[in-house]
Amino acid sequence: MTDTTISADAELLLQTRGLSVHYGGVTANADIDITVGAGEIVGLIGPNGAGKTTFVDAVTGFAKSSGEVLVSGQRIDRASPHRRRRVGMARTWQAGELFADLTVEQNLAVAVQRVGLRALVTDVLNGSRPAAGVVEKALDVVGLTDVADRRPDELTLGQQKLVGVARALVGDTRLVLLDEPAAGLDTHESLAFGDELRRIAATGVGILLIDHDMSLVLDVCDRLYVLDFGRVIASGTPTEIQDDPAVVAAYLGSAEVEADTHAESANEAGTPPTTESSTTGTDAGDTGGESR
Ligand SMILES: Nc1ncnc2c1ncn2[C@@H]1O[C@H](COP(=O)(O)OP(=O)(O)OP(=O)(O)O)[C@@H](O)[C@H]1O
Repeated sequence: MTDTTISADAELLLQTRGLSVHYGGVTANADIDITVGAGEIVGLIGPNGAGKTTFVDAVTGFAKSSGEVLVSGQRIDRASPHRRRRVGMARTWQAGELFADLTVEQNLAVAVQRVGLRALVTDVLNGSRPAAGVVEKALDVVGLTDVADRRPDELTLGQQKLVGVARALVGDTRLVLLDEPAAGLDTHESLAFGDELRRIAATGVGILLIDHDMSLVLDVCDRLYVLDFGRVIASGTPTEIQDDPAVVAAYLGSAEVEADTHAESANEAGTPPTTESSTTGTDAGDTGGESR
């Protein structure tokens, strides 16, 4: 496996060491070591059920875990989800619906309140970061200032997805964990969404990106980790990942085994092997769920 580390000059925002999660007899995460640096987009991919959402749950305090979670060098693995939010880490949820009756701005304001009224009051009393500016700043980062007073149904799907990201960015978020933020976007929208993620990362925010859209993930990520059955089976740059036999095997799963079996029996019978297994690692994400 490639030794995947952030570039030497990037500030380390997230580090997990031996992170494990067990649900009864199921090992959903096993000894996961992952890093995300400031300004980086790091992908976390794997077939359905590989443990991606569990990892985000564990890092953000929504799943009981063992091992270490450090944000900006600070151990947070025993802290409540609320306290973890206060160290500048936020997440999105797979079903991240917006409030339909609220404007974009109001959707973000609700998220500010979730960060904690006490925190906001403290900030105001300290004369730092006025609460009113927090929403505007998040809207600006994702390029949605012009639609701040619109309701979600007046936005494109891509813009709605960005509101979900902006909600996670309100406050002093430096590290954001995005769980399938581009689900449902078509190729064109997904490309534009990827451009926005790059813009967000360029502000110094570290992004952990989970998505089944392989073209988005391979295009936008600096580095990737691949999970299978709760373990990291590969890590590296998008190019390295695509060429990794373990990754191709994990995604193709039984389909590849079946194809190999066909080839072997065809050879034994003295006939040429079939060419059914021509799927590449690049588009294997679409088939990941079916191989289980
Ligand atoms: N709350 C839970 N209780 C019991 N088992 C769980 C729970 N959450 C997840 N699991 C199991 O843990 C494993 C990892 O699931 P997880 O949802 O993290 O995978 P995933 O990679 O995010 O999948 P997907 O791509 O389908 O979202 C699966 O076997 C799943 O059934």
